[in-house]
Amino acid sequence: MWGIEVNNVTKKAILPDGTSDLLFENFNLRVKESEVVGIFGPNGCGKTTLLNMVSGISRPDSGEILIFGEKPGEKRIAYIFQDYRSSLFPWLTVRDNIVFPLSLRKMNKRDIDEKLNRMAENIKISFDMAKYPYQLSGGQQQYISILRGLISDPVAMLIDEPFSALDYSNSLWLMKKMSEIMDAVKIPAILVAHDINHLMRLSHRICFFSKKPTGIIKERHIKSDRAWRNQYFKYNEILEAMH
Ligand SMILES: Nc1ncnc2c1ncn2[C@@H]1O[C@H](COP(=O)(O)OP(=O)(O)OP(=O)(O)O)[C@@H](O)[C@H]1O
Repeated sequence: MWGIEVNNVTKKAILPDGTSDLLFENFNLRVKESEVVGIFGPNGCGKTTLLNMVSGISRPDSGEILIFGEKPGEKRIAYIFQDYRSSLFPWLTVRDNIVFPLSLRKMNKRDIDEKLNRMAENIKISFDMAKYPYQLSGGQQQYISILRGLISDPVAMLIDEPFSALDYSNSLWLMKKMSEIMDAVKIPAILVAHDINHLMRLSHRICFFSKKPTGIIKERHIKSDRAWRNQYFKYNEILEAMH
């Protein structure tokens, strides 16, 4: 079974002047059960719109989207946005930000602690969770918003330009942590980024999108391209040491 299926989707955007803009026409994308698919495409081609449809925030005009065979909204999905600053609560500690979705569901403290401990067994959290977001770097704050998305055991993950508000050094740090997360959680993910290096490092496959109406013009399977990856890691070891 596919983790994420986008089948024959057509979607128009309605513009403020009342006209419409055809974004997708009979568009197809399938993501395997623990595959990370990176998306690279021109501005305004509909990458965010696609993630919104997969998450269930918006609906296609026609066609079908399935998450492990079910409609969006029936399965829990983590959706990470680019602006970590407006997605974290400044008055809550790191811990309370991460477990916020569980508190919303009125889970008791013991169960919350157990869930957090279980997540920490898989994903190493290398900073003090009693701190507040402003005490951490931008990369660490974005990392917290990812952990918050994962605390509810989502079956799939959507990540929209997680690096775009970060400087180079923070991006490198986050890229390394995200790589660890992706290896640990093994759920289907769609990652949108404007830097091909980020996609190369984190994706199993990259889909290159065309201009509107948007289609996939090229695909590249990354994990099999070992030579490129090894060279890339070497280069980044030096840069990471500067962080
Ligand atoms: N706030 C808005 N008002 C009007 N039209 C919008 C708005 N946001 C998006 N659109 C329409 O939807 C299209 C797709 O936007 P979307 O944000 O999905 O693209 P994107 O590929 O994620 O862009 P970017 O690379 O700039 O983030 C735009 O080209 C535009 O036609």
